[in-house]
Amino acid sequence: MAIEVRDVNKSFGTTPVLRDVSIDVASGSLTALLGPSGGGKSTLLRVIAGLEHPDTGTVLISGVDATRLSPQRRNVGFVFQHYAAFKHMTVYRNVAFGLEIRKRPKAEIRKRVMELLELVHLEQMADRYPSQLSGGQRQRMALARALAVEPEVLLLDEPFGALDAQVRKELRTWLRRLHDEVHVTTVFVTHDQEEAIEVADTIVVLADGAVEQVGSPADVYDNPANPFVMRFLGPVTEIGGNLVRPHDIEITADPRPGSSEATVARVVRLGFEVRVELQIGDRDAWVQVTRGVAEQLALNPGDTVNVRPNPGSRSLALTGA
Ligand SMILES: Nc1ncnc2c1ncn2[C@@H]1O[C@H](COP(=O)(O)OP(=O)(O)OP(=O)(O)O)[C@@H](O)[C@H]1O
Repeated sequence: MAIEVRDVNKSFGTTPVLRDVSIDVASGSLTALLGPSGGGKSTLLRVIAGLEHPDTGTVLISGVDATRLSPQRRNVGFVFQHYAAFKHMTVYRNVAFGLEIRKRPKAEIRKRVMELLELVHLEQMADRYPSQLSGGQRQRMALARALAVEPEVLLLDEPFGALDAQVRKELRTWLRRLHDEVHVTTVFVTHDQEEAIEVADTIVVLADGAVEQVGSPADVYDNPANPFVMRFLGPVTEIGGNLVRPHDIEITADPRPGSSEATVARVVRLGFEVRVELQIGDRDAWVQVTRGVAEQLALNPGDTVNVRPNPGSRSLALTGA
C-alpha cells in the first residue's frame, strides 16, 4: 500500500470533520476522494500531505508512519485548485525550482525539466511566464512542478475546479493518460461524480466526515452501499418504495409481477434517449428509455403504463433510509 490511513479523527473546534476514517490507497493507483461540499475531502487530503494533523489515528506512507512527519519529509507532491506559481519565473524555472533547491547538477535539471514539459505538452512554453498561460496550461505546469522531485505520492485538490467545463473535460482525459504513463500513486479530490467515474480506478465516497463506500467506479455506481451513495453517483428515481436508476426500469402496457401503475405526464426526446415523466399515485418518477422503446410503446401524455425495476437490476429499498 502506498498510503494507509487508520482510524483518523479530526475536529475543528468542536465540529468533527473526519470521523474514524480508514482508507488504503494501492501503489500506482489513481484514487478519487468524492463527496459533497464540506464532507471532509480536502481535510483528508491535507492530513495525508501533513498540512493538517489528525487528533487521533495514523497515516502511513510507503509503510512508514508519517503521522508526525512534516510535509517536506513525506515526499508528496501537491497541486491545489488555485495554484500559486512563481510569477516572476518562467515556466522552465517554475518546474526546475524543486530540483534547483536540491542542488542537482544543471544538466540533469535541464533534461528532467524538458522531459516533464513534454509530458504535460508545454515544451513550447518553457520561456513564458505564468501570466502568459491559460488556466489549463497553468495547472499542467503545476503538475509538472509537483512531479519534478519524483514524489512517492501526488495529491491533487480539485486541480481543474476553477476551469471552464470544456477545459476541465480535456484535462480529465489528459490526467488519465498522464497517469497511465507515469504511474505515480495519485489521490485527487473532486465533488464531480462524472469526473471521478471517468478518471479514477478507485473511488472513496466521503460524506459528513465518514467513508460511505470504497470501490471501483463500476462498483459504486452499480452496487451502491446505501441510498446516499446511489443518489450521489448518478440519476435515481423512486418506484414502489425503491430507489432505482431511471435506465433500469421496465415500462410495459400491461401489468407484470411487482409492477406499479403509472400515468405518463410528459415525453421528452433527448437525442437517442427519451425521458418519460410519470405520475405514480401522488409521486413523480421518471424513466429513461431508448427512442426505439418509446416508439414501440407509442407513449402519449395521459396514457396508463406499468413500470418495475428491470429484473436483475440494482434497486435499494427506501424504508427507514
Ligand atoms: N481550518 C479550518 N478551520 C475550521 N473549520 C474548517 C477548517 N478547514 C475546514 N473546515 C471545515 O471542515 C469541514 C470540511 O471541510 P473540507 O474542506 O475538508 O470539505 P470538502 O469535502 O473538501 O469540501 P469542499 O469541496 O467544499 O472543499 C467544513 O465544514 C469546513 O468548514
